[in-house]
Amino acid sequence: MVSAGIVGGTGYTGVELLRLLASHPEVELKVITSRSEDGTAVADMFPNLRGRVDLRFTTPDVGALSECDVVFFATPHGVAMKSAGELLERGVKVIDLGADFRIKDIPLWEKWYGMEHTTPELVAEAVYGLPELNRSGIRDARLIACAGCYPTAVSLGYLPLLEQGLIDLRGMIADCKSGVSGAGRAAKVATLMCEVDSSFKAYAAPGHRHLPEIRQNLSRIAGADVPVTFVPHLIPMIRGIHATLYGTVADRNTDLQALFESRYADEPFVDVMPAGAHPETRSVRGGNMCRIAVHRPQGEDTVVILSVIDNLVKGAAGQAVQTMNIMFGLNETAGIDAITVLP
Ligand SMILES: NC(=O)C1=CN([C@@H]2O[C@H](COP(=O)(O)OP(=O)(O)OC[C@H]3O[C@@H](n4cnc5c(N)ncnc54)[C@H](OP(=O)(O)O)[C@@H]3O)[C@@H](O)[C@H]2O)C=CC1
Ligand SMILES: CC(=O)N[C@@H](CCC(=O)OP(=O)(O)O)C(=O)O
Repeated sequence: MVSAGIVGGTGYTGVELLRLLASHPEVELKVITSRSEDGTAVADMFPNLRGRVDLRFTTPDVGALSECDVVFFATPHGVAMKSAGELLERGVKVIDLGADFRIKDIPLWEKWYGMEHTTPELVAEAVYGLPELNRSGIRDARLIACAGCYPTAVSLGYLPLLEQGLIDLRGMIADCKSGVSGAGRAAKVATLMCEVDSSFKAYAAPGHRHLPEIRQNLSRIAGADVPVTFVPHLIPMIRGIHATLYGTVADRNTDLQALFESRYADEPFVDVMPAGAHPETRSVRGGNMCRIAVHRPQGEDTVVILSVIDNLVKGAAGQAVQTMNIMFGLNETAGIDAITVLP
């Protein structure tokens, strides 16, 4: 059994980790932290875990966390970088769901995240946690920087075209929509029901923190700089990301459907839908699947890729469990292969 700790067990990604790990056949939950709920029984706060998780929240303590084989940080950026080093020294593997170790260019990270990075040496060591891009690196890693939610949907959508050099690197546009849980559980006026319901808006159009991460991923796959445009939108639903990705294909004769199907044939968590399909966010709700459809409207040279994920699962907790499974040599789908709820 792999013993696991979670720092930030009361947030939306933390409780999603709890849900997945509580029924994982190879994991024993050992420590779950919350500073605000210290001493509260987990099952009292989250009744869906009654009878499944018999632990209380405790304040984060490196000593207690170092008794675990792996520690997940489901915390705001700036938290994991403070204690990851000490845990690694004590032989604990670390999986950060936040952004502390994702961007290799430290000044760029500091610019977008508005703080000084205290452990740049760990950024150099960290392996980016997107298995479809990086499975062999994850296998040998001690420290994982889980991919962000939007970057997951966008990178998986563009990946087959970039790998084959089939898309013009100029003019790529990622038009993305996210459910409100993407903003986390902390109270904010902008995410109140009265502010969000029956409305729809773009945000951060001039630049969002996921832009440098998306650009880093796409450039790595392409082997050249990819100056993508990324515009996120907030949509009145709780979970889900829908990415509509545009680009220009160089060769109109390539069978894009066959390309996507063959690239993802062996990937357990990417489902290429039949030609002409329109994946819905509800088809991935609560699950670790990314569903993709590829279109070339009217047979012209514009390609439109539709990519949907659950931001809290494939975009966060499920992806973190998938990387843990790979790191510990477990079945990659263990604990994250349940069929989702519809409707
Ligand atoms: N929501 C999403 O869709 C996604 C989120 N992420 C990333 O995952 C991380 C967590 O997100 P989310 O679950 O939404 O966040 P929430 O705001 O919902 O939860 C944050 C959690 O972290 C704890 N926490 C906050 N500050 C500290 C601290 N200084 N030390 C220790 N614990 C702390 C909080 O508990 P307490 O204050 O009681 O200690 C709480 O449990 C973030 O980095 C986010 O960017 C990644 C992908 C998707
Ligand atoms: C709707 C909403 O607010 N979404 C968040 C998504 C970021 C996120 O969830 O964090 P990661 O960087 O760790 O993936 C945002 O736009 O900031």
